[in-house]
Amino acid sequence: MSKLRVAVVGAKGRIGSEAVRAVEAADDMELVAALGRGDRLEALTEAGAQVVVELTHPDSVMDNLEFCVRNGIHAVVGTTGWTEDRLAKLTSWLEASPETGVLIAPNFSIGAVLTMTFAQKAARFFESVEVVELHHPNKADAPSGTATRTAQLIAAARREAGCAPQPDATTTALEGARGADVDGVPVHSVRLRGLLAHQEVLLGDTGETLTIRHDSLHHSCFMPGILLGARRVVSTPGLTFGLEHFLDLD
Ligand SMILES: NC(=O)C1=CN([C@@H]2O[C@H](COP(=O)(O)OP(=O)(O)OC[C@H]3O[C@@H](n4cnc5c(N)ncnc54)[C@H](OP(=O)(O)O)[C@@H]3O)[C@@H](O)[C@H]2O)C=CC1
Ligand SMILES: O=C(O)C1=N[C@H](C(=O)O)C[C@H](O)C1
Repeated sequence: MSKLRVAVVGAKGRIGSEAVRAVEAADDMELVAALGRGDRLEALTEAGAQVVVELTHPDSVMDNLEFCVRNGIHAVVGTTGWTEDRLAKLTSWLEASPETGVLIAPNFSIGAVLTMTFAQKAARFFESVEVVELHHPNKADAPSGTATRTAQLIAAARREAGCAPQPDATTTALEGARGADVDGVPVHSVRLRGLLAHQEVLLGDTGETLTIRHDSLHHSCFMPGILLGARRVVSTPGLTFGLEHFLDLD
């Protein structure tokens, strides 16, 4: 059987360099290009890439994806910074290239995907819920893509269950003291040398709290998700948001 022709864009970065090694080590894949900043995107078509693994920066991801989709190259995207506007733009490119698939995964690690799933399940049973994400200080953005997605999923679950807005009688003397408001869920971002990527979902009700915590201790935790995404995206046209759609979590 022929090998899947995979390219990595952002190949010199923290996660990109690990992805290069993972693709090279996968028996069913061939690494056909590894691009860094300043490299020509045309190298992707010249190399005959079937799938691009995009791990760059929120400022770069849209141009890279526009090139991929317009050239019928599937993409597995870990880069953060997704807004409704950006998703709408990407969807319009995909409509013009109906056989192309793009997976955007706020987080490729199984533990983080499960954290989001568990939080979504628990959300309606507790009056209060807050998200704390903790990352290394070189991270591009805040809040993290994972925390944003987690808060959105929690908020959607609470809306669906008819939960009242959570109580908060605090008067904040200093802007930011209560974190960022993501769909009514407070999200707090910690940046600390020594950390990699961590998240806690704190849920509370009368007389009890539940904490769901996940720790990414090495970038290797993202690799099985990236490889799975590359294998599956080639037969999944259109936009898939979240690795959970490629996992059997039931
Ligand atoms: N979904 C997930 O599971 C994960 C997602 N991420 C996300 O992935 C992204 C990258 O993270 P991380 O590896 O830590 O960041 P790094 O800064 O370590 O790596 C990003 C790399 O991309 C390069 N780059 C930037 N723009 C381009 C471009 N246009 N073409 C090619 N290369 C480019 C950068 O070059 P230069 O250094 O010159 O700027 C850098 O080498 C972030 O958005 C992060 O949040 C990270 C981990 C897991
Ligand atoms: O920048 C990182 O490191 C990470 N980014 C992603 C995010 O913003 O959620 C995934 C993970 O948290 C690591």
